Amino acid sequence: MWPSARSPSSCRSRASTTSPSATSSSSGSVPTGCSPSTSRGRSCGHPHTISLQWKGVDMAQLDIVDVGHAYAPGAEEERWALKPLKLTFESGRTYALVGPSGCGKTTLLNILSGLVRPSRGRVLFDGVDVTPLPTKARNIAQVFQFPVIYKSMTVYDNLAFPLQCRRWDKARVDSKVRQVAEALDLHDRLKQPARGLTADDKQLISLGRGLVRDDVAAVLMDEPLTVIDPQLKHSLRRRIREITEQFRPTVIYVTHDQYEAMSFAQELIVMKDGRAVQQGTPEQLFEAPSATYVGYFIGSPAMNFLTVDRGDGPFVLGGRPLSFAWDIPRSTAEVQVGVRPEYVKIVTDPGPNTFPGRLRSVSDHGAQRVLEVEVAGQPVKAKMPREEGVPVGEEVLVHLPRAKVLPYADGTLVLRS
Ligand SMILES: Nc1ncnc2c1ncn2[C@@H]1O[C@H](COP(=O)(O)OP(=O)(O)OP(=O)(O)O)[C@@H](O)[C@H]1O
Repeated sequence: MWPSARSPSSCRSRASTTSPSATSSSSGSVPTGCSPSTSRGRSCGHPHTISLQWKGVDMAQLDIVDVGHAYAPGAEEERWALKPLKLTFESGRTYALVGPSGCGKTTLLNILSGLVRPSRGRVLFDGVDVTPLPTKARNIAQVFQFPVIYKSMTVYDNLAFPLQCRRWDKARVDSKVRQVAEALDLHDRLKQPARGLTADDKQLISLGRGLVRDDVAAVLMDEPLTVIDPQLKHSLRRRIREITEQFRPTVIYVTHDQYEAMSFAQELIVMKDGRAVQQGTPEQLFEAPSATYVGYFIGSPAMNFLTVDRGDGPFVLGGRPLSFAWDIPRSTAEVQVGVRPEYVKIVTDPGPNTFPGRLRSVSDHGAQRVLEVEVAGQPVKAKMPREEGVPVGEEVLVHLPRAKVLPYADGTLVLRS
């Protein structure tokens, strides 16, 4: 049963009504793990024993070690939804799992939460192996795509409920609820019944309930802004960011939206076909994508990749030399240079790494313009401030700054020698 269907009569009944196992995997409830009352020996209604509790009481480091998953038993590894991988989520940091639909983001999140038992590998919370533990025993908070709240309760009671279940004293509950409500801009609606709120505000409450507890191992969020009005997404992203900076939970956030991920998380993990292609800060992913895939996925417009030739001397683009010396094996089938549109310059004077091009289109991006130029038969985009104006005529010179051009051998970044 959905928790919004009725008010829970007690913390215990809530625990049973919000069981994730009773719901579909990614559209559901707010399972928050067993309360501390369980570890004190009181029944929480769950089938596992006290020795099967993860007893951490603070944000934890989460490690996945050689974890892989196949939904179809016996499938060859290449077809697994998640190929075996190793990742560390440090305590108190915010991470975003990003990638296109079907790349394995939710599978990985569900393995961390315990909704999916991996076919292989171990999940560690602060070094403790929690792989066999069900969701309820992992002491995590989850926020899903759709808001899950107790409609008949006030906003205040919805936020307070996870804390009351953990037998926090009244003054401590009150202080934490007001702190979280303030951060989420819900403070003037605390007395309102949740029933009449908009979907956005309901999702704010879901987020607040995920963030209100500071005794969880981690907060896991699966596309929490899906139902939010596009106009409000920006401010909500900012608020989530502010609140995570304030309370410093370990957050793992799933999204297919690179902009959402870049503006929210301290680190991103870019996924493709069940693999983590690159993990890094937004800056690292922007400045040095480890693969052309990441360069295409992160950034707007995507990174430019130009195929270059090599003779006996330097690499050439359209017959003109590039002033780079890269140690790239001869066996490489395709060598490309990657450069962000933000770093491509339209210049008036010829010089090193400057190539003749033909202006194909100009598009407006608010305060910036994107010029598409054809260089040696390949498209190159240049993103520039509006005030720089547009070149007159079709013939232009395109400069690729040495420090910003990266070499890729068969799709993978080659580190400079
Ligand atoms: N319960 C399931 N049974 C069988 N296959 C599944 C199941 N859940 C996911 N898959 C498959 O596993 C792969 C990874 O799916 P997953 O939902 O983890 O990807 P995702 O990146 O989260 O995608 P989306 O953004 O669309 O949710 C996909 O090929 C998907 O079809």
